[in-house]
Order: sequence, then structure tokens, then C-alpha cells
Amino acid sequence: MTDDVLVVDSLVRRFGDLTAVDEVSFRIAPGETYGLLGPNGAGKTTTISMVAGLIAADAGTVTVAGEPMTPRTTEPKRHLGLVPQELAIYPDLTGRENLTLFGRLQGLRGSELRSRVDEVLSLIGLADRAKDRSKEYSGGMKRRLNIGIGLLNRPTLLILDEPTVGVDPQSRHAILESVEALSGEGMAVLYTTHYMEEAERLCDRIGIIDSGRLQAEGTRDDLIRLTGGVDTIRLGATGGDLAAAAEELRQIPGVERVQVDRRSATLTVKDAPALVAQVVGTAADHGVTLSDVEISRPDLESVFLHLTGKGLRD
Ligand SMILES: Nc1ncnc2c1ncn2[C@@H]1O[C@H](COP(=O)(O)OP(=O)(O)OP(=O)(O)O)[C@@H](O)[C@H]1O
Repeated sequence: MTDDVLVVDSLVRRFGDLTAVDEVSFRIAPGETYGLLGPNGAGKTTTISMVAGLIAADAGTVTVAGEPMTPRTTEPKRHLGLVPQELAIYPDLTGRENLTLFGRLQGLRGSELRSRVDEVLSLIGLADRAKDRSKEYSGGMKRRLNIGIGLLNRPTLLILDEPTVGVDPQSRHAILESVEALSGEGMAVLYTTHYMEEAERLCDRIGIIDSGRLQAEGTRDDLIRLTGGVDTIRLGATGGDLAAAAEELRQIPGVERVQVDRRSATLTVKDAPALVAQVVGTAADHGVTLSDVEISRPDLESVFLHLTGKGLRD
């Protein structure tokens, strides 16, 4: 027995000679946001299409809320809210009318339908535009309405397929905030993206997917550790005795290496934000005048590069 909302076990899907999804396994617990992070063509949409029971798997299983999911099963689909990449809204209907129509299709009626539509409109930040036809909405507002449709049935598991692609910054912000709010209410979320910033901000755990295979999985910090990643602090100097300062910088606990040239020192350290004040203070004690201080830390882009030898946006 498991309490996990979603269990994906050794999922495989082929298209002709291409194995689009190759032995992918992961789990999502209640209230957890799980990100599938990978470039275009990595297999994200194909994976979630099997999770949502839209297409059949060639091998492997999907279990939603304890029940097996296949294209033929209906019961586990009640627990799902699927927000596809493509918009599935009626442009001539208002936001409210769209939600009401889809709510009816899902079996909601009367006052229950009206109150759920109101709740969803406020969740997606469209309450004040509810009476406008959706064709008058910005691209981002249309996407938010698309997400709203996926929320009507109060899903246990919400699946969002690259929900912020091509949206304006304001709508992107609103979408990310809604996902955080839903997750805060205990909803499990499966979120696909090729934006590492979104995976870092939203996801409790992240699966890095490329060429149909899950290359690695874990929290952001777990994944960063895979790179053997260390931080760097770079000091740019316009004057003072950098070499003498470097001798002392090497003695600071947590500083692993210091490389010095005429105008700069680069420190390899364990935790740059925790050490930067002491580093700057030590340099100042040696009369070093700093022109700039730069911290860099490995991110999920570095992890992807480490695992696959290429960038996320190649
Ligand atoms: N119906 C299909 N027939 C043939 N090949 C397909 C089909 N659907 C997907 N593929 C291929 O499977 C691979 C994975 O595609 P998929 O759409 O799952 O990737 P993705 O990570 O979601 O990328 P994107 O964000 O571009 O959709 C790609 O090489 C794609 O061309």
C-alpha cells in the first residue's frame, strides 16, 4: 500500500523506431509538486499523456489514487485535472461561460456549479474579467482560463504541461502563484517545463528527463550535489595586496581554493552566501579595494549539462 497520489512504474512508449518514453518511474505524494524538467522533445508530453490515460503505454503502469490508469479506465480520471499545452477554450464564450460549460460537462449543477466557478475565477485571478469573451483575453489570461478548467473538479492531482510557454510576465507570475497556492492547499501537482527557474521555484522534487529517460531525480539540492557542485566568489580588485590577502583567505574554513591574478581572486567555496562577508572583510583588512564581488552557484542548468553533456535550451 502507498499513500502516493501517483505512481509511475517503468513506463515505455514507442512511436515506430523512436522510444519517446523509456522506462520512466516516479511517484508523487499528496501536497507535493513534482517537476519534469527537460528540453523540447524529451518525452514530457508523452509521459503525462500516459499518466492522464490519454494514450496507452507499451509497457509499465500508472496508478492514480491507488487505481490503475489506462485509456479505458474511468474511475481514476475523476481525481485528475489535466491542463494541456494547447488551449481548449471557446473564444466566443466569456470566462465564466467557459467554466460553467466545462463544469456542467463534469457533472456539476446549480449552486454547487456557480460557487465552484466563482472560486476558480478567483484562484486564477480572472474574477474581474469573467464577463469578457475569452477571445478578448491576453495569451496569458487564456492560459489561466485553461488552467481553471482543469481545477473545476477539485482534482487530487493537477497536471500542467508547460503552462507558461509564450505568456507575458504578469500572467506567468499569476500562474506560478496559483500553482503555489494550490499546492499549499494539499493538491499534488505534476508540472512539466523546460524553464529551470520554474522547476527551482515550484517543485519539491524534480525529475530531469532527456531522450525519453529520467536521468536523475531529487530535490533541487540533491540534484546540485550530483555535479559535485561548488560555489565560487570572484573578487575584482583595483588596488591593494591581493596575494597577501589570498594567503589569509585560504585559511577561512569553507574556502577550498583561491586563485589569484593581477586584478582578481577567484575562491572555490562550500557556501558562498554564508562566506562572502568574511571574504570581503579579509580583503579589506589587506587594503584591497574591490571593484566588484560576484557569486556564482551551480543551478539546474549545470546539472542538466553535467548529466547529458548539453544545455536545456539547445
Ligand atoms: N504521435 C507521435 N508520433 C510520432 N512521434 C511522436 C508523437 N508524439 C511525440 N513524438 C515524438 O516523441 C518524442 C517526445 O515528444 P514529447 O512531445 O513527449 O516531448 P516533450 O518533452 O513534451 O517536448 P515538447 O515540449 O516539444 O512537446 C519527440 O521526439 C516527438 O517528436
